[in-house]
Formats: sequence, structure tokens, C-alpha cells
Amino acid sequence: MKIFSASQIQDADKSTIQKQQISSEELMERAATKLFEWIHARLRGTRVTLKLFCGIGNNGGDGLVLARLLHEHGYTIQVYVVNFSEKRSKDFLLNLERLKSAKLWPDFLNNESELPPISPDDIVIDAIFGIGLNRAPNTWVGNLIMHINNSRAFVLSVDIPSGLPTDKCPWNPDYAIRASYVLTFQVPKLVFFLPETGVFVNQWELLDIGLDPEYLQTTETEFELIGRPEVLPLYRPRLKFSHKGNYGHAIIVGGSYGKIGAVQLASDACLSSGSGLVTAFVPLCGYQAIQTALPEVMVLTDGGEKIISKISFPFEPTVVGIGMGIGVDKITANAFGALLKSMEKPMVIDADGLNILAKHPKMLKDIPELSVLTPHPKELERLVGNWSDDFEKLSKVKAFSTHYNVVVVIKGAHTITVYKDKGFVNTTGNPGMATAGSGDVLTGMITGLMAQGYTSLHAAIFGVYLHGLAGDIGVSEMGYEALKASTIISNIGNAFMELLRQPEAEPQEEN
Ligand SMILES: NC(=O)C1=CN([C@@H]2O[C@H](COP(=O)(O)OP(=O)(O)OC[C@H]3O[C@@H](n4cnc5c(N)ncnc54)[C@H](O)[C@@H]3O)[C@@H](O)[C@H]2O)[C@@H](O)CC1
Ligand SMILES: [K+]
Repeated sequence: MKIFSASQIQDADKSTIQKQQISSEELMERAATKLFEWIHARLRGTRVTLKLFCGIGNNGGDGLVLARLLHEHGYTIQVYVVNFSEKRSKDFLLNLERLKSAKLWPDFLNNESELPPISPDDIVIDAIFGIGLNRAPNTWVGNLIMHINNSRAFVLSVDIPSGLPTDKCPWNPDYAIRASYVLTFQVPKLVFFLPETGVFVNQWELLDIGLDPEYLQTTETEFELIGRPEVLPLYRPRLKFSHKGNYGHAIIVGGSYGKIGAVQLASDACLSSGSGLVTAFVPLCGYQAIQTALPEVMVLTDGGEKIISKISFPFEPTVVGIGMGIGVDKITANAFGALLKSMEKPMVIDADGLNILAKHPKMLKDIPELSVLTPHPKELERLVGNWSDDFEKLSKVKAFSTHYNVVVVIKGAHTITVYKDKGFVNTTGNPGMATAGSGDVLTGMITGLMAQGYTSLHAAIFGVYLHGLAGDIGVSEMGYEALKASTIISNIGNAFMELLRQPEAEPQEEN
């Protein structure tokens, strides 16, 4: 699903109004009716006070229409107009008149008003600012937002939490609503998924307001949300008359004394993701451990006892995944640098492989094109330098990816795979996966997919999704705390099956 920018959504609104020959006021009525239906289906007339805070733009206009509909259906409501500017929108004004005709008189709040009482049992509807926010809310509006945040009431935000801009970080994080739930119109917003801005959105849901499908389909976006519908077409079915030679031979290079487990996890994950053959390349001290733990995996050893000192293979691997537990010793760094120079096929580089690159930036130019780099935030910072906020981070990664022609997987709660100017935001995974070895498993999975013929970008997007799904299945059986990296591996098969599961047929209605 595409993630549109604020200005693209405004264009979609315009295009809808033009093509469907409806007025902006009708579109507002449509949007607010969707909000009302969602709320009404859940509350079913429950006796609860809904406090609607409405700005003076179209987000506020949505709030006013919602107020009218709630009132018509007998709900107890209190409407506050947050009068932050004299520039009231046309549709806001129209709906203010309609509200007054229904004998509903909002309280007008300004910089001199007292903060209205909000009880933890109230439901707050937040319609102060929408995607039109273009500067910091001023102090009294900020204080009102803090008051709502401190009320412990359930806060339902219309379109986007007020005070959170659509395409950047808030000017002042205290002046942004922390929404319990966001009902967002038509398309998800990028800020829902970034570490600094996602915290304002506990849960979100899309409301389809029928924006022009042609505009939505034909407009290119910088980001895409990756769910099952996006991942399924990437799947490469296995053929009946195929053999293990068709699915590649991956080599996983890594490990040092005390960190052989990382290679074990990556090799296991690589094999479990479907690589035809997997060889682990480790220092001598890792030989027995891997041979014992993973009978299906072959093992090559380096001459060094405790660390890798020279990397060479007696055959040409389909793909190499490298870096987990390898350490940053100078000898290992030299071996790693020499390997980069000799490799032409795309590789997967993780963990200390990335740290070596950060310490020896001259090596960056030797990374084979279309390789996949899988940094966690600290490794990324060492690689691209620090950033002032999540948006600067994204632009730095895009520039890095374009310069070196590599795929960068920014690991996090919503892992974002970046290739050149485009980002793919993952939707699977959970906090239980913040555990030792989880990243080694991901590297193994991406390597395993590339071994089978997935392109680098597809392997990264598919691997990240599948890794998260395996973690979600794992958590459903054992909870967050007990989930281990090996649990993710043991659920890779279940994740494939879940992905490929036929949706259950809709029950036939009897006439
Ligand atoms: N355009 C359309 O046809 C539709 C728009 N909809 C709603 O309209 C919203 C966008 O409405 P608007 O563009 O009117 O903007 P908002 O309602 O988000 O903001 C109101 C106006 O306040 C001004 N402003 C921005 N930041 C400010 C600040 N910090 N302090 C004071 N004033 C500030 C801006 O001029 C902005 O236009 C969407 O989020 C959505 O809720 C929906 O009704 C669906 C249809
Ligand atoms: K809002």
C-alpha cells in the first residue's frame, strides 16, 4: 500500500472533487459519516460523554460534522472549538452554522480560556489539526494538547494526532496528541511508522472515503507499506522437477571465539528459508559446535583458531552472508576487505561486517553492487553519520543507497528497506523480537532467499516480512519475553504457510 505525502493527499482530495463532481463539503460529510459509523458500531449508544475538540480548518470541520451526527443519534457530547486562528475554512464555517441550527452551541476556547475538565471516563475526539498543520501549535493550544494527554481519557484522533505533522517530526513533542486510536482517511501516513513519531499513534485504522482511485493508483510515492498483498506476489514457488542445485549454495561467514552461535543461527535460518545448500565459514574453534548442532550445514574453517584471518572458498557460492559475530580485529578486517574486492555477486552484510566498513570507509567502494546491508540503529549511525531526526536519517540512507547502489535494511519496530529513493515499510514483527540473535536470523533468511534467486531488493523486503511474521507466530505461542532467536527460526516454515494460506471462503448467505 502506498504511503502518500500531505501534498499528495491534498491533490487526491482535489482530484476526487473534480472527477466525482462532488463539493468539498460533501467529501467532508462523507469522511465524517465514516467516522461516525465506526464509533457508533462500537459504542452502540453507550452512555459516555464524548468531548470533541475541533480546530478551525477542515479537520475541525470533520469534527463538527461528527458532532452533529452523534447528537442526532442521542449521544452525550460537548463540543469545543479550538479557536487558534481567524482563518476559518469555508466548510468549517458551513458546518458550524449547521451545528447551531441543530441547537448545539460549542464552547469557544482561546488563549484566555480555562482548560476544560476532562475525566478519564470521557472519550476525547481530537479534531484540532489534521494534515494541514504547517508550524508548531502556539503555547495555549500546546497546553490544551498536554491537558488532553494528561487526562487519561481515551483519545480518538481524526486523520492524524493533532500537533503531529505528516511529513516531519513535531517541533515540540509535548505539543502533539498521544492518540489511543487514529482513524485516518484513505491512506496511512509515514509518521505512524517511524520511531520518533510512531509513539504518538497507539493504534490506527484506515477509513475508506472513496478518494479518486485513478490518482491513488497512478501516483508514485516515496514510501510503501508492506503487508501480505505486497509480499505474496514476490514469492517464488518451488518447482516439482527441481533439485537442491536449483536453490543455490549460500555461505555464511562469521563467528569468533565465544560468538559461534551467531553463525549457527544465521546458517540455520538460511537453510530454513529454502537455500539448497548452506556452508558455514568459521574460525577453527567453531567447527565442532556447528557440525554438532546443524547436521544439514557444511562447515569450512579458516586457518585461525579464534578469529577469521583469511577468507577463501573452494567453490563459487551463489551468495555470501557475512559479519555476524566476526569481530573487528585488524586481521579479520583485512580478510573481509580482500573478500569484498574479490566478490562480484551481491552479498548480505551484517553486524561486525558493517562495523568494519564504518571503521574502514575506503572499503565501501568495494561492496558489490546490489548487496544488502542490515544495520541496527547504532551500526547505521556508524555507517552514515548521526542524524537530527528520523527524516534526516531516511534521507541520509537514501543518499547512501544511491551512492553505493546497495539495499539498506534499517532495522527497527517497523523495519524500512531502502533502495535508492524508495522506502518499504514493514508491518510484521513485535517487541519480543528485540532479543539476542534476532538480527543474525534475519541475515540468514535474506541470504537464503537470495540463494534461491530472489533479487536483492525482493529478498530484503520478503525476508524482513517473513522474519517478522515468524516472530509474530512465535509470540502467539509463548509471549514476548520467552521468544528467542531460535524460536523465530522454528517458525519460518509456519510463516511461509501463513503467507500462502488461501483466504477462507466467505460463508454463502442463504436466500
Ligand atoms: N480536503 C478535503 O477535501 C478533505 C479534508 N479532510 C480533512 O481536512 C484536513 C486538512 O484540513 P486543512 O487543510 O484545512 O488543515 P487543518 O485542519 O489540518 O489545519 C487548519 C489550518 O490551520 C493552519 N495552521 C497550520 N498549522 C497551524 C498552527 N500551528 N497554528 C495555527 N494555524 C495553523 C493552516 O492554514 C491549516 O490549513 C484533513 O486532515 C482531514 O481531516 C476531510 O474532510 C476529507 C476531505
Ligand atoms: K486530528
